[in-house]
Amino acid sequence: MADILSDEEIEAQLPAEWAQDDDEIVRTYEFDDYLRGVNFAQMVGEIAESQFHHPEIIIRYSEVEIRLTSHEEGGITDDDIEMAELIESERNA
Ligand SMILES: C[C@H](O)[C@H](O)[C@H]1CNC2=NC(N)=NC(=O)C2=N1
Repeated sequence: MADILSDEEIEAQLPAEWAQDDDEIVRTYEFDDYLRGVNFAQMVGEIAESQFHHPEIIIRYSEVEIRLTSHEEGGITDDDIEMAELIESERNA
């Protein structure tokens, strides 16, 4: 079970463009084409399955919002930060 991070630790470790929203970290990615967003969501889902740590994924017409929290711990942990970093790597690949 990962430890819940303090707001200061979250601030220090959050990848650029990500933000804390209460007990979640969030980032919205913009896409020119709806299906590119859908494909990105699929890739995020595959990362989530490989990490066994699952975000909320909201697919809109021209953007995809990713929200991460550690449900079992009841807050933001290193698992969420790690997922954000993996998603960033995938998006920038
Ligand atoms: C039952 C519980 O949801 C599972 O053990 C795993 C799966 N994926 C998960 N994903 C997230 N975001 N938080 C969890 O605590 C978590 N737990």
